[in-house]
Amino acid sequence: MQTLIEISNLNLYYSSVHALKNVSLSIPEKAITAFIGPSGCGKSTLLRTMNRMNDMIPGTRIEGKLTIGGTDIYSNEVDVETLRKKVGMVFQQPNPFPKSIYDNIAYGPRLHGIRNKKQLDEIVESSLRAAALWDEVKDHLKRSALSISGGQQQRLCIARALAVNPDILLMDEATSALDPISTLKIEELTQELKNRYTIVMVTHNMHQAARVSDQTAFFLNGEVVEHADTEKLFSNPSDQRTEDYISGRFG
Ligand SMILES: Nc1ncnc2c1ncn2[C@@H]1O[C@H](COP(=O)(O)OP(=O)(O)OP(=O)(O)O)[C@@H](O)[C@H]1O
Repeated sequence: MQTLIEISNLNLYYSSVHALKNVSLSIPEKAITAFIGPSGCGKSTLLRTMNRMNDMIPGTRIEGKLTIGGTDIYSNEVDVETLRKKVGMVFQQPNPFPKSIYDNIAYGPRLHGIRNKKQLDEIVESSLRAAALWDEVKDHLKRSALSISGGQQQRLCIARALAVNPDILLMDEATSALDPISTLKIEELTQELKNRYTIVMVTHNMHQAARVSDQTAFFLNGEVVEHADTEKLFSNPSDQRTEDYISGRFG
């Protein structure tokens, strides 16, 4: 597998909190990488460094290097808006805009200058299809996005991210607020999406990481303790701390 995201000696501070400590990690393209570890160990922080969401938090300082496709995303030449278009994100709580289903998906493409109705219709349909939501909503695209179920809203948020043609999809505990059936749908969806996108997901649920990811990184106190193929990490971890965590001894 080819590396898409290369993280080298990354340190991140929230004022005096040293949240990421010398993290180095290579993330392969068109595969799913899961971040696991106890609460507060830095999983979401590392995820947010990949589309510079941490820039918005005052007092944040970052050292080290993070490249995507060879480009240092913290260099001065990088346009953060373009970066966020290429690196989409889905959060724990579905957060559709209080607009119609159609307008949620068309929002990003419109922002990037697409005005042609036929072209927008095509993007809306292909994005909803890619997020396995089209059949459920195609007859009421004008209905408010807030009127569909939480699981459908989360797939809508995935469709919204896909509508601007990203390379990477970041998922920050994207199923933890959903019921088991909606969770399963999104897990199945990720297996489709990884053929076209690179997915990095934070999950509290070790079983989910074991079920859906190709590689897993185990975090503890701001450090990456172990990063390996998911099968290897869960069946034969190299580090005693990984073994203790996956066998439920702490966390
Ligand atoms: N905006 C912030 N300001 C200050 N400190 C923060 C901020 N966000 C996170 N932290 C701190 O950084 C550390 C890492 O937090 P982070 O949210 O990345 O961990 P996490 O592994 O994703 O946890 P969880 O699983 O609970 O979401 C924690 O000590 C946390 O308190």
